[in-house]
Amino acid sequence: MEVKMEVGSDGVAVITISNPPVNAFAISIIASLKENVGVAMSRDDVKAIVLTGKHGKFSGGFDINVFQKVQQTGKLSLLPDLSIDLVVNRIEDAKKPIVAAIEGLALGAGLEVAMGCHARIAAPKAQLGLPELSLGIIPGAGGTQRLPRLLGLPKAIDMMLTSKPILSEEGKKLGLIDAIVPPQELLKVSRQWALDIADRRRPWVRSLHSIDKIGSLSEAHEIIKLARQQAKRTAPNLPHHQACLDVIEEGIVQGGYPGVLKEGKVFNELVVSDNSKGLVHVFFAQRATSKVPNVTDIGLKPRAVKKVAVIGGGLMGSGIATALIVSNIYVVLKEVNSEYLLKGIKMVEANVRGLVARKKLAQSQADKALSMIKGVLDYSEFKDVDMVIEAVIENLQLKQKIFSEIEKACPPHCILATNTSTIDLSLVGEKLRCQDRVVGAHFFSPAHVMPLLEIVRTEKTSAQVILDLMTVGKIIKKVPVVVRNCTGFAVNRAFFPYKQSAHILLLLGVDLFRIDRLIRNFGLPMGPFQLEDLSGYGVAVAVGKEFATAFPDRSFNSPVTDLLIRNGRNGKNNGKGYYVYEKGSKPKPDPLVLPIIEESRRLANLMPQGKPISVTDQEIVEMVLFPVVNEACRVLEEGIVVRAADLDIASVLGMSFPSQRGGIIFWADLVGSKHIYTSLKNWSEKYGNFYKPSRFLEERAMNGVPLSAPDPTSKTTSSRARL
Ligand SMILES: C[C@H](O)CC(=O)SCCNC(=O)CCNC(=O)[C@H](O)C(C)(C)COP(=O)(O)OP(=O)(O)OC[C@H]1O[C@@H](n2cnc3c(N)ncnc32)[C@H](O)[C@@H]1OP(=O)(O)O
Repeated sequence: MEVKMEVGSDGVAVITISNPPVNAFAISIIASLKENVGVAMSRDDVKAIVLTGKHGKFSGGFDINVFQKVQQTGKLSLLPDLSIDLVVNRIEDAKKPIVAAIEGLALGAGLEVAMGCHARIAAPKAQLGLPELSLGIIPGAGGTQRLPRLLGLPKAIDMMLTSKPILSEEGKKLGLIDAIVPPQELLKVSRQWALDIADRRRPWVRSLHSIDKIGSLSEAHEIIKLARQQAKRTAPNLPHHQACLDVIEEGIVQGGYPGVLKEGKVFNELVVSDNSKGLVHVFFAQRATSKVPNVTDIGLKPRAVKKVAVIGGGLMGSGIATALIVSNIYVVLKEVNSEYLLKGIKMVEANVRGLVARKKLAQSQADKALSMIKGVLDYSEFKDVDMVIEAVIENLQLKQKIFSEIEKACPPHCILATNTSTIDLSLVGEKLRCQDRVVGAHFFSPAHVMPLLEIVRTEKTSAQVILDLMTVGKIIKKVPVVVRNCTGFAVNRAFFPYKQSAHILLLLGVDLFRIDRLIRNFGLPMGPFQLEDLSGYGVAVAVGKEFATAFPDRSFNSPVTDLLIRNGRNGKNNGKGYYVYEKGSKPKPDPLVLPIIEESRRLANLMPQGKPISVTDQEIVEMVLFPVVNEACRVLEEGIVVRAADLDIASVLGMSFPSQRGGIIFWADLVGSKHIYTSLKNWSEKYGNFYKPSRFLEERAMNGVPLSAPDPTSKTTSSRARL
């Protein structure tokens, strides 16, 4: 980690940041950068400066580890003065011109420092962006002020609010970048550019003072007003989106420098907010999933997976095939007859068309993807596949038969994966000779869209196979989380009480639409009843039975879904569930469902003295989610996941648990295990075993240890050692 300065005979000082892998602005980098700029200013042989990054990258922004330290300690004093001291005073207001030479990426503070420079020269395809909002903060080194001044308000707001980067080519068109040159010429051109500014052959631009892209005050107000309305719709639970717009507006009304000052104040408030804590945790947790002890740290190299066979062209199989072909992996899709095969291929085509319609895929990529799939009815094409993913119905005998057939049909290196979501993996591969090649590839529906891939290992799955599947997962743009085998694996197991706890509340007399609304306000995209409508009641009943068999001591058998089915309702599938579904309009609460609910309440007879219980909004959210935390504790205790943060990521990506809450365990730790334990204990005394706190939760609560803390004496650690 270092900042180096070299002064050439042309009088240009090249200052190079090096902090692999992304040249993050760590505290010492910022200090050293300030010092080097200071030295360059004072040296008589330096006429101009070029600022650049080593290893083909400018900078990935401020060191996010520092935010975590600030959040853990509450010490804002750990944050260095980047915005005023470095970017305004030492760079933008410098007496000698400074040019940013950008290769690879300039994100967050990386781009903000570059925008403080007097010109920006970039290599082709460099990523430029201000992704701070995805961390629950706003840009904090002048980005909220300089980006609108360089790009105009609409594009700058869009880039900040979506956190999406643009490429240098677009940056050049819009005015963020002054010139694009091949990487090998980047330094040469930047040096000359800096000298040209020094000699007044090119403009010396201080972007904080530019106004030509801002437009009139009334236009600016109108653009910001529209952005506010849109942010209210798209990010209702993320107040920092509104805060970002407030800060941008301050700069428009009061001027760039007052805008920078307000930015700094709001930045400091946001960095210690719970939302930022959650999002920063998710940033690191997501990256930690790719570190699996005894798999990724033992020197294995992933083998290439070029051709995959998918067995079953139903909803899951066609989704998985889609995910593979759009990432350039050749697929053979096998079905039992030509009618089903045609259906499967048609579904893949529709999936690909959908991606094009949503602008996730260019038409040319779509055409290429569709040329990479072949439908088959037998195993002859399986002789050279690198992996098989079986995605047929959940029937153990059928899966066992398929696995013994593919063991014979596939080459000896081939990975044998199943997409089962419930069946015990050891049973699926029980009769095989090569059980080390058997692994679970649990995709979430729709498989070509949902980002999570649970990789399920048995005691026998080899490390190489796990590594290969993790690599395929990344190639197809999933986040692979390696878990151990159990009913429901990590996500469905931890969340099985979610629907049941909502049903108990309903049967205790709480309005179902209130429950859904409160869970939406908490940040999930929909409440448990709307989710049940969406997944279909058949799935709910089948999955409920699996869990009732596996965990009879804590499963609640609700009469509601059966009664709904008997009354001709099947959720979104037939347009009638808890909500009414009509084409082209949002789901509406259906008052006709209420007599069915009343009947269920009579049958269940849970309400004390036959009267609805009285609960606050907060209690409702807790009564739905604390049982999930309780089961998640068992998942941790049994070592199903490598680390607690993996369950956080799995809950965010698999269940859409709000990322700003940091995932199920991170949120639980913020709430406090003691409160969760006491509440569950209290409800278990009133309403039964469903709420009984797990031993893990009880121990952690009693000892004041966070649920996420690794415990060296626990079963989790010993099973981790086995993994
Ligand atoms: C004051 C300012 O306004 C505030 C800021 O600047 S906040 C920071 C803004 N910048 C960002 O949000 C960018 C965050 N980083 C990224 O999006 C991606 O890492 C990237 C696009 C730069 C690179 O992606 P990719 O090549 O896939 O590598 P990725 O695995 O994500 O990161 C590589 C390593 O760099 C680390 N890293 C990336 N950016 C980092 C950062 N800004 N700070 C600290 N560590 C960072 C990652 O944690 C990871 O570490 P690991 O290997 O130990 O797990």
